[in-house]
Amino acid sequence: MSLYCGITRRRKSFWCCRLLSTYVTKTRYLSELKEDDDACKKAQQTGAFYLFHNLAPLLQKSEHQYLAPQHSLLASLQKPEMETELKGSFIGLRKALFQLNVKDASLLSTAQALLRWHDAHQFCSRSGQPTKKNVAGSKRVCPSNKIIYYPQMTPVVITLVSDGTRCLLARQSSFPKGMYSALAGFCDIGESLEEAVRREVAEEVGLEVERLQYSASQHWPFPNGALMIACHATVKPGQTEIQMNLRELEAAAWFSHDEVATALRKDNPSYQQQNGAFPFWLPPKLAIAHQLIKEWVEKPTCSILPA
Ligand SMILES: NC(=O)c1ccc[n+]([C@@H]2O[C@H](COP(=O)([O-])OP(=O)(O)OC[C@H]3O[C@@H](n4cnc5c(N)ncnc54)[C@H](O)[C@@H]3O)[C@@H](O)[C@H]2O)c1
Ligand SMILES: [Mg+2]
Repeated sequence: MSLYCGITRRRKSFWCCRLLSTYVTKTRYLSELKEDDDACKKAQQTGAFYLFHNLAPLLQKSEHQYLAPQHSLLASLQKPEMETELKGSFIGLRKALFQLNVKDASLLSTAQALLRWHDAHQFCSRSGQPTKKNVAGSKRVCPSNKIIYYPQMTPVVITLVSDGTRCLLARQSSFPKGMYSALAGFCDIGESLEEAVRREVAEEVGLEVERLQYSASQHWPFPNGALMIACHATVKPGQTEIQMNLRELEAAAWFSHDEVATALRKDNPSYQQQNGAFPFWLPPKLAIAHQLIKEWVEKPTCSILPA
């Protein structure tokens, strides 16, 4: 779809005709749907929907993956009838996420985070009155005092610490057995990204970050929807002795380039105990921790920046 835009400059006004890119057109349409209830209702007539029950999406199992079928507006059915009719079942996202394609995983994570936010913001925290959702679900309004509530995300930093030749990986007791990851932690209110990285690394492993470099970010649906902000960091030379915080971590250690590269090549990690121990493995491809570790393996010096 093409659009024409009008541009007005001071004193001299003129019209320019420019074909907007598909991305810009789509973005503006979505933005309009957030604000215009009538336009949104109209779009719903022809829209495609994912179905959820108690925050679990309706999925179909196919070999080693899950498919997330989309549906047009449906008549209201009970859960068992819905599952029979649509040849699928409502499955927890935690179980299915890594067996979905990237597009479905991303859309389902966003949808679930939004549904969870609406569920937790049914009432105005000022007046105690029920809040009302707009048609798009992009905000809730308190009818008595007009306060608008927008969906929120929690920022979390995730940092792959390196000493130049090795990288530091850790595990919490809640992780699947044998899995190690980069250090992660919730940002405190008022903190910058850099401050949060420095504090988390100091808190969890007792080390001081010297330099850090932003890598990428990702929406992460667990436990309640977070914005994961991923960084590489180096510690001060000669200061590599780990002082682990036992309240947060079960284990933390330096790993060589070879050890990490070998673990990264294992597509299907073994969760089975071997000789009384669980083999070392890394987070799955979809997790930003995996991308950070892969970046480091491909370019171990990526976190070493000029001073
Ligand atoms: N996508 C990935 O690759 C990846 C990898 C590792 C961790 N993670 C995610 O990072 C998140 C944070 O990691 P962590 O658990 O080590 O954090 P953390 O080190 O900050 O420790 C968690 C503790 O911090 C406190 N806390 C402070 N602010 C909080 C908030 N807003 N919400 C919840 N708890 C808060 C609580 O006491 C909680 O027990 C986890 O939820 C995990 O799912 C994602
Ligand atoms: Mg942590």
